[in-house]
Amino acid sequence: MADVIRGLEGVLATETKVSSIVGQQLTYAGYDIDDLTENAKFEEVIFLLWHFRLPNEQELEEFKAQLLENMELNPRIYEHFEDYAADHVHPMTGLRTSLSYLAHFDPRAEEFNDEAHFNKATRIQAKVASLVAAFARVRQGKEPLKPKAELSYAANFLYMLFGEVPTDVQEEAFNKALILHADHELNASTFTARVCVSTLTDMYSGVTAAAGALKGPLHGGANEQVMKMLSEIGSMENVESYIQKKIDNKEKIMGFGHRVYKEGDPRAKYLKEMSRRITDETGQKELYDMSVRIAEILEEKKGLLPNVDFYSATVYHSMGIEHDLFTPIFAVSRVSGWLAHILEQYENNRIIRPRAEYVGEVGRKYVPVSERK
Ligand SMILES: CC(=O)SCCNC(=O)CCNC(=O)[C@H](O)C(C)(C)COP(=O)(O)OP(=O)(O)OC[C@H]1O[C@@H](n2cnc3c(N)ncnc32)[C@H](O)[C@@H]1OP(=O)(O)O
Ligand SMILES: O=C([O-])CC(=O)C(=O)O
Repeated sequence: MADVIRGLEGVLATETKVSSIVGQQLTYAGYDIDDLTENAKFEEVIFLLWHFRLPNEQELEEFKAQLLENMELNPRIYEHFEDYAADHVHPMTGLRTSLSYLAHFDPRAEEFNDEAHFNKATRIQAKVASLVAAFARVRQGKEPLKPKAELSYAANFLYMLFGEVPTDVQEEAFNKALILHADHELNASTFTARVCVSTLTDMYSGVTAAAGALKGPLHGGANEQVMKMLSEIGSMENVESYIQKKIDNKEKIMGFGHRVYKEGDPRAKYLKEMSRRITDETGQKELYDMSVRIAEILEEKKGLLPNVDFYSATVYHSMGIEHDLFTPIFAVSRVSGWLAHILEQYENNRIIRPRAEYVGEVGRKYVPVSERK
């Protein structure tokens, strides 16, 4: 058998038209991420990822209306959230479970054809924002809110979370964050989604599995850990010693490094600038200064650069978002990419089933339990 490639580094496991990484350039269906981040609305990007083209005006209006009309949740989901809150369930665990639970209320969950897939994808994308916002409100003892017809997806999420319509500046920043997190070729959670649905299981199973993978601190869970690290450091004067200790102990520093980008993550510059602006506006500039100092030390001492999770942490923190909601918010965006890859996998499926090299014991004989030492 061929050599084992640890972590499947560099292995081409599928073809895709959804997104591509070439050097430091990330594109969604051929559009540079810079172009989309500067100009697009998240709804257009979702459409692009699912159809490999941008919508025309009418298609966009129709798609926005479909998202809006599917945002409402079955009230039984809120009852579940009360249980999760009472049990202090992490919101990412709650999201993983509730993505699965959504299928219980979808009478067309098992339908299997192209049209059904796109409609189901729309329902999932619509509801994921409501799930995260409602969970956050229920655990604060507040009523979940219904979306407002006149608001965009980004603005509706912030409205359903905070109970206030965001300012244009807040909406714009959050729209950019959603676009930047939407897809990333064959990252671990997307690969998980593709492996899962390659058995021709349903779409809810695919996004549930993917959410489980995103939750880990080596992937989407890193953004919450970045904020934990900044809180532990506390102030600028502790940065140097804290980071040096981590380096000496060979501990991972969250928000740094990347499997594919060795020269830097092209998304980080937007989040860095957003972090600079928003920490300044909210009187939390020290958090940004500490982040920049951490990045300088890690580049100098380890050649490590920030990934998408590093500056997003201070952006979300400064927007007043609770830290354990950072990864669920990543999921609100990334579900669009998972769904794009699931649609693509269904379109041209072959079960994903690689091999493993066996390195355990061989030739053993069964010994009755009474004779075992
Ligand atoms: C949205 C996202 O998923 S972005 C990634 C989010 N994850 C994180 O921020 C967690 C921290 N980062 C990491 O754990 C890693 O960099 C990963 C998981 C992102 C990539 O892992 P890999 O591709 O296996 O790392 P890679 O092979 O490039 O590592 C090379 C060396 O740098 C070290 N390294 C990589 N990242 C870090 C880090 N954040 N802190 C300290 N050392 C690191 C590795 O330990 C390894 O050292 P070694 O050669 O002495 O063993
Ligand atoms: O591609 C990866 O391995 C991780 C990543 O940056 C992402 O999922 O956005």
